[in-house]
Amino acid sequence: MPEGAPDTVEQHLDRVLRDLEPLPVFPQPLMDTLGLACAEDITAAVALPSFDNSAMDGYAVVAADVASASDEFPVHLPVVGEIGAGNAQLLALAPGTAAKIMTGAPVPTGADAIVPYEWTDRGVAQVSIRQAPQPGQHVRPAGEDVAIGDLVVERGTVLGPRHLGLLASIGRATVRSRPRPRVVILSTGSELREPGVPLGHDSIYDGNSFLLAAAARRAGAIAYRVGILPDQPEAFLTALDDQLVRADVVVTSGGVSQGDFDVVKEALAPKGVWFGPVAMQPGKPQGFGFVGEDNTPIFTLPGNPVSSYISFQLFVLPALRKMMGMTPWSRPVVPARLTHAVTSPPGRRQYLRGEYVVDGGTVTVSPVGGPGSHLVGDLASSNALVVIPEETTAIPAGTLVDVLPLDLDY
Ligand SMILES: Nc1nc2c(c(=O)[nH]1)N[C@H]1C(S)=C(S)[C@@H](COP(=O)(O)OP(=O)(O)OC[C@H]3O[C@@H](n4cnc5c(N)ncnc54)[C@H](O)[C@@H]3O)O[C@H]1N2
Ligand code: MOO
Repeated sequence: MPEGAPDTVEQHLDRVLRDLEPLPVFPQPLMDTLGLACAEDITAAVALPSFDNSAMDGYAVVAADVASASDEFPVHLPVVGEIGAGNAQLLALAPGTAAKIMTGAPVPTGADAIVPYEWTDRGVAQVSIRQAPQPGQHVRPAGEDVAIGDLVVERGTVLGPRHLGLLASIGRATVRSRPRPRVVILSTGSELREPGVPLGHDSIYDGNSFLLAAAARRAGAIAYRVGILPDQPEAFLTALDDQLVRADVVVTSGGVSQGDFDVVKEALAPKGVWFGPVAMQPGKPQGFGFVGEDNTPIFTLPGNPVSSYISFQLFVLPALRKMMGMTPWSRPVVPARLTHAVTSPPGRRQYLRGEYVVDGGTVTVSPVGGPGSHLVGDLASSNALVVIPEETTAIPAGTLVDVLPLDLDY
């Protein structure tokens, strides 16, 4: 069947994103939210510190009682008790007395300074103090860091280790966020073998399912890499059906172009999945639709490894980010100066592999390898894609071009 006019990258991205909804928000255990977008404004229910506490191991005192202390004329005070962190029975201190106190322990009412052990004889019944603290010295006041009601994490923040530390510190065990999408990855191709087994004369290793599963995981999703499927539509549909129960998204590789064994297209076109060309290279043959009872989105990516990876970056990644409530959905394009001239065939937006270098104020990109969509060695040596517009056929060295850096966190 003749193919229609190709869609633009933007048209296909719109097809993918328009009916995809963010996953529903629910409270998740704190550690599970690392790297997820917080879906609520979080205010502190607990102040930090939550009570006045000691910054030093030493003695809680009334500063005025020891103001005259010096090496020559130490001040002696009776020690009336000991206050440990998590073991504080002494709640108030009378003037003219001292209490041993440990770092983090609550400062008793009446005391207003801490004398570190180093300024004393570490006495047990009575202490000799050789140096005077200022009023308030070595006391960490309640609310100094965070007050009750402070907005500590804003909705939309992508949670990192420091946010999790703070949220735990204010007593949050869960955070409302969108879950990681579960992405099932299916590789099709009778030529494929699992790494680790011997190859035949006409077989190759299945690199794509690892490439795609790793990219999905890097995007914050949960990736299920399903074994290799042969070029048989029935077997493909059975495997797909088995997997749908654990999929928020399905990604397939291979079997979508014009071949005699294009299994994915053959199996899914009758089910209403869209297949067609997109004016890009690599990645021309694309497919997208919804399958199964739950209308699970399915991306059918081309089998050439570079095509698969670039298709993931351009279409699957924004979809996963939308589902996770993360913005921006698509990787931002940045300008960089091209170090070598490049050429490109007209009619398709070309994504060349490149090495992107930021050196002080200078940002350059050098082409890595050729345009072939089978060049996985070059793909692994690159860290960016150089975007060459559809109608541009040659770009001289030194031109500012659009670049998609690949190793950013988004
Ligand atoms: N007559 C035409 N032939 C082709 C066209 C076309 O328009 N007319 N388009 C070409 C383009 S562009 C691409 S891209 C590929 C896409 O083909 P498929 O998606 O059907 O992929 P396959 O044929 O299954 O495989 C293509 C290539 O990639 C290798 N491959 C597949 N799966 C994996 C994997 N999991 N790991 C590593 N390598 C994989 C496969 O062995 C093939 O070499 O079609 C062109 N043909
Ligand atoms: O579009 Mo294919 O992905 O050019 O090799």
